Amino acid sequence: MWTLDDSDSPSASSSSSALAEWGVWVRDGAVAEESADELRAEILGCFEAGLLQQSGNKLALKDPSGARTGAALAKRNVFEADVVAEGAVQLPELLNRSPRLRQLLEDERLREALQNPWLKLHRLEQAKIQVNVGGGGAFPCHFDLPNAATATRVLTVLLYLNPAWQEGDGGEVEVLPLPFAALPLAPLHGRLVAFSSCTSLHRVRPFSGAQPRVCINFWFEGEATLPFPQPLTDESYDPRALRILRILRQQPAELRAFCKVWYSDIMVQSLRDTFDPCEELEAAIALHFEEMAAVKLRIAGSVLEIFRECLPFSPPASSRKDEDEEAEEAAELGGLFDGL
Ligand SMILES: O=C(O)CCC(=O)C(=O)O
Ligand SMILES: [Fe+2]
Repeated sequence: MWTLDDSDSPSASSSSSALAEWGVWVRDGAVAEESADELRAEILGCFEAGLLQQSGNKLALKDPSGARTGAALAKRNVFEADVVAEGAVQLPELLNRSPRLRQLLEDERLREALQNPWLKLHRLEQAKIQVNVGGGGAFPCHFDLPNAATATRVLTVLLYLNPAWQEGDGGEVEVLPLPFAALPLAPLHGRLVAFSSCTSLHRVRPFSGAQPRVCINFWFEGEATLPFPQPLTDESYDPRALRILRILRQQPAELRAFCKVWYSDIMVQSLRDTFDPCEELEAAIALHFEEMAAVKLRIAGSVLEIFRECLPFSPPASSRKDEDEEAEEAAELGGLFDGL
């Protein structure tokens, strides 16, 4: 199992420095174990009562005439319910039987704890509960872009509720934090993972555990006064690669386009992992390659050569936490929802 340790993962830093450098932050034990157990039991109760729907994705593709269209494909074995949408609590029937979940959604401490001088979180825009019953249930690589172009979603937060998760079960959320190596994070009980909604490409690896994989997604609206992750300043990195990265990190739409090229193989693999074989899937993969080729034409060949030479970067020195910082942060954020 990939383990987080103090020297080479975003868990080794405060949320603001990890989000600035990696665009990702991990905190274990974000809810007391008892609360995590209760939340899991409530969510599984809702699932058994038939209150969650099969999850799907609308994939962009071209029809045989070449016109752009979309197809809704089901994600095998993954079930969801939106419990907050457009800032308002939904599904009274579901929440009436889930008092812990309701409390968690109404608790403002998560939003407050994740803010920092350059990241203001205005409100919880959307929240979703998710149950993955195994058998290879997965999510393809994606960004958590909001549906409405005017929405100001900035931060995704995931809370995992899986006491029985073991190495070999799969179901890791894999974040691709350019220019660092892929970061597969096990969905451990009480683990919280936060990342930039618009610039962190991620997927869920196929899950085959015996016990369902449970998670809660929170999406926050807000304002990042500096686009994040922010340009890296560590002078030990190759200056040519740093310069390219600075440009990409300052222009989220360009960063997303670049990811189509840089992560093309894993993007295609993740589509095949998630959806059953069908014509629409092949058409979506064909469109991916077409779009990827168009982006590639815009990228100077030297950019890809420099990245191939220098990436992945080893983790920044500043992500290594000293003991004082660690203690202070634990006091601030450990057991974020202990009061439940
Ligand atoms: O289940 C997870 O770990 C993440 C799910 C996800 O990426 C999403 O719902 O957008
Ligand atoms: Fe996502």
